[in-house]
Amino acid sequence: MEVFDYDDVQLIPNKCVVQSRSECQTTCELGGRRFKLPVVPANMQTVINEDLAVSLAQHGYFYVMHRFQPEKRLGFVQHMQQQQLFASISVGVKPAEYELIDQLAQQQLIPEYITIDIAHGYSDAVIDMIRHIKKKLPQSFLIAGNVGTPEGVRALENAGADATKVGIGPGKACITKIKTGFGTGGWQLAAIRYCAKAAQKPIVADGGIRTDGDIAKSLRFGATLCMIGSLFAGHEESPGKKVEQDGQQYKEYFGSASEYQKGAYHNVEGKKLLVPYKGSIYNTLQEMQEDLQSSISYAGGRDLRALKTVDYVILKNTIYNGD
Ligand SMILES: NC(=O)C1=CN([C@@H]2O[C@H](COP(=O)(O)OP(=O)(O)OC[C@H]3O[C@@H](n4cnc5c(N)ncnc54)[C@H](OP(=O)(O)O)[C@@H]3O)[C@@H](O)[C@H]2O)C=CC1
Ligand SMILES: Nc1nc2c(ncn2[C@@H]2O[C@H](COP(=O)(O)O)[C@@H](O)[C@H]2O)c(=O)[nH]1
Repeated sequence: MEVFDYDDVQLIPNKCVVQSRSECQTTCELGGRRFKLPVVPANMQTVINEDLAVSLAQHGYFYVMHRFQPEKRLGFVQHMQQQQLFASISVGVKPAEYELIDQLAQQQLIPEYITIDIAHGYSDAVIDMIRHIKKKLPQSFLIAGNVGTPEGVRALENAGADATKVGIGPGKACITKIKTGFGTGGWQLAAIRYCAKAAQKPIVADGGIRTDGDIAKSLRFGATLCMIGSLFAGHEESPGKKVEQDGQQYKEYFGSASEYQKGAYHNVEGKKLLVPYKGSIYNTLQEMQEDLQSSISYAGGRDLRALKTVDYVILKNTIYNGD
């Protein structure tokens, strides 16, 4: 298998078929809904909260609410659906999560999207939870992860997942690679390609996106959607704490497996960092849209499909295998 990451690859332009980049469509379909962009802010406590979830849904963007205030999820689904907005929640795999699914089913509160959010998703724990959700809430569109191999993708799809999330350790707040020696950190783009070849259903590329061009590259190598943390954590609407250092403004961004999230230093695989403050998230989303429209025009098309087949070169290889 060829290993490479986002920085190692450049896409090759085709003849342009539009008069203006504004003609290029960046919308993507997932679970029967169409969204403005193939990106979603990560389901992390410093990236998304209820207010931002409402606002993103109202503005036509996909969102996934985090699972770190577990007791609020039932009310959250109710709140979203009362406003005629889609509900998209995260769950884990512990016994209390089974109770939540049972309660939602009993009350006929059916989230339009559920994401199983676990570090090591190629596991019986996730397969059992997929089966439980599909039995109790069959109408919910179910994203399951995270995995990093084709075998993982197939196992979760075969259990009933409607999409799988790929990425073990490429995140900016991640220290999994250092702490465990495992993961797709450093070769996330190749892992997307490797997993997408095996997938029958959509793939979510999770972690490692550092520039808007990386979104186009993810789609080229088989992703339907990109989950992004650090690039979305620095906004006015982001829930992380705003801090000032040496006259510059920042926002706190911490890993979901960090001691800041867990409240204790056990099984820590995440860290805290500061990301530059960037104003409104909607300016960033607008810039992402414009950049992706440009990507589509370079691909020689009018919509995201054009990106899926463009040629590419591997410029260099940043993976030295320990040399
Ligand atoms: N994408 C990524 O690379 C990573 C993401 N994360 C994020 O951190 C958060 C916490 O994740 P997670 O710890 O899975 O969630 P939980 O703390 O909810 O743990 C879920 C269950 O899986 C078990 N578990 C966790 N890691 C492993 C493992 N490596 N092997 C076997 N069992 C395991 C836990 O038990 P026990 O704790 O007792 O082992 C627990 O029973 C999530 O939001 C996740 O997305 C974390 C690390 C990597
Ligand atoms: N290994 C860890 N990964 C984590 C942790 N918290 C979140 N994440 C993953 O990172 C992405 C976001 O990545 P980014 O590069 O866009 O910042 C997120 O969606 C999770 O999959 C963690 O504590 N450890």
